[in-house]
Amino acid sequence: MAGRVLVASRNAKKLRELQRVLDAADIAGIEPVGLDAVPPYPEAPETGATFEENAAAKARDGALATGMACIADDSGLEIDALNGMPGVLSARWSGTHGDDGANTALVLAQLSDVPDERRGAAFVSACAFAVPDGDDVAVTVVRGEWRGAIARAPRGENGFGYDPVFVPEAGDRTAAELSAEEKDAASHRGRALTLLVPALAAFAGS
Ligand SMILES: O=P(O)(O)OP(=O)(O)OP(=O)(O)OC[C@H]1O[C@@H](n2cnc3c(O)ncnc32)[C@H](O)[C@@H]1O
Ligand SMILES: [Mg+2]
Repeated sequence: MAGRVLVASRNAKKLRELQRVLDAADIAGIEPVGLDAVPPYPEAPETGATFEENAAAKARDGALATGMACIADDSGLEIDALNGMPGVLSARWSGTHGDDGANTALVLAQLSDVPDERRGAAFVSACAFAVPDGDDVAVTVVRGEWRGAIARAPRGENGFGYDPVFVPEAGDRTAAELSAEEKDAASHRGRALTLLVPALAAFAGS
């Protein structure tokens, strides 16, 4: 039975991006709703080794607790010169969850001696879609990536997280200097959600 789909993120700016891309995809029969529209439920800590594991766990928790279909994103920044870190630790890299300024400053400090040609990085988003199925939940997980490089200093006011220090390939502007539409068209999250559209459309048509 299609209808309301829970979008399970506690990050207001990420949630806005997820809603924006879902709205743009305009999948008939799907109405995204946020966590504030449902009673609180226990959420497992994000301790998985991969984005995919964490995204699937978040979506599964939401679907099991509410009986609604549920979308979740787990995402982060993989920096080549840091062997793929901060990775799944991106939200709390500086020690304080969600402190974007401190997380970004720490990454810049860690790369202070790294020359331009070795500042490559990728944003990664795993998006999971969980649909209740009897006592169980069927989960689809997809992954989107966005290659770029880490700037020497933050620039731009848009976006969130590490956007001010991430320069997507094929451009000079940071992700925080892109418009919302430009970011969605190229971003890891935009790509991942595009890969989820068939599963969402199948659900909407069911
Ligand atoms: O788990 P939820 O509740 O969705 O919110 P969160 O902020 O904790 O989200 P994650 O666990 O997926 O951690 C992702 C972190 O990676 C960074 N990040 C992810 N996507 C990003 C983007 O598009 N631009 C900039 N930084 C991003 C940012 O620091 C996020 O806090
Ligand atoms: Mg999180």
